[in-house]
Amino acid sequence: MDQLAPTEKYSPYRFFSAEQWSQFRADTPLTLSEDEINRLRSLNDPVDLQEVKRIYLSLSRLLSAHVEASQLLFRQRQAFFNAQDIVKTPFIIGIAGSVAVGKSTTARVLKELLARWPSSPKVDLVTTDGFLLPNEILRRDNLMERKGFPDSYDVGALLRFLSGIKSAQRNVRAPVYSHLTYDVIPGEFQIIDRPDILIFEGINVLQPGKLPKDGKIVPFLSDFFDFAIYIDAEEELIHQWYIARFMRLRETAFRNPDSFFHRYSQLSQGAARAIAEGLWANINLKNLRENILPTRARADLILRKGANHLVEEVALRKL
Ligand SMILES: Nc1ncnc2c1ncn2[C@@H]1O[C@H](COP(=O)(O)OP(=O)(O)OP(=O)(O)O)[C@@H](O)[C@H]1O
Ligand SMILES: CC(C)(CO)[C@@H](O)C(=O)NCCC(=O)O
Repeated sequence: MDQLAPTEKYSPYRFFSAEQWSQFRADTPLTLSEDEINRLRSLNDPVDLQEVKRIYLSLSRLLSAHVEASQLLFRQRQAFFNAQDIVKTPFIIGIAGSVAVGKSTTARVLKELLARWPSSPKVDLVTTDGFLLPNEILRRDNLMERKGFPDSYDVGALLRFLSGIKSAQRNVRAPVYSHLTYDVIPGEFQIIDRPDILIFEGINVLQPGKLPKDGKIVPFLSDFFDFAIYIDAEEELIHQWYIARFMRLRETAFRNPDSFFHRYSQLSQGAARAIAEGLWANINLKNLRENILPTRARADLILRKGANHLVEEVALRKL
């Protein structure tokens, strides 16, 4: 994995080829069917049962070990404080990576695999998209061309959300984003009620916050995570995936008159492609280089994808 580290000896990670990684699945059973995996797949991300077996079952087994260890630690702390009234808090998994790298598919596949563990844990999935500032505010502050950049999110709301989850509050509300209207949906919330595991997915989940000037103590989002995953791929591959997805959306979702991008479904193929290239180069690629890729080294696990979204290499942080 030369792009990630020149020598493993001095790297904080251990590197595995996909084939080596797949062996760690051991006897983890495949609990998803072909139909179920088809439902979870995003437009353009061709994840299939073979990929679930090759990559995601080992990941599920590793996460199961982490969750078990954290439950043991929880019981030991209860005994240490001699207090039975301490409430167990959710195990939080962060998933980071570029726009269009396939975070949402990975997050959905993991959610289903983890929920099928023999202990039947309650698993919830939240994306940070809902915490974007509404377009009205982005327009007012001249941030529409910076959607996805750190300043386009309500970081205070993100921190309040995670801190509510980690302090085992009931019915914590997460705002919801619509890719159709390209905006936060006013008044709509996802209610998160003490899951066993929360998967928290978004381009910004491993970003450090701004250090406050007034002496207040402000945590980073990742301070609340028990395990962090970064989904990685060559810039040029992600670029192709973004453009291909945009061109497919043009034939599907953009046809809907309610779509923010409806006008692009009326343009010629060439003109639509030029729009997509502009969005990629001026917003998403810039954001990847400036604010997303620099957070990669904060992940516990890096899944590096090659062509066709197939994971080729896995880097796992040495403990
Ligand atoms: N303009 C759009 N209209 C309708 N659906 C969209 C639009 N943009 C993205 N989607 C779909 O919404 C889902 C989530 O997209 P989102 O933008 O959150 O993904 P992402 O952050 O770009 O990256 P990833 O592919 O890593 O999930 C995907 O299934 C995608 O295909
Ligand atoms: C909502 C985000 C920021 C992240 O998912 C992204 O999908 C996005 O809308 N980026 C802005 C540029 C674009 O429309 O692709």
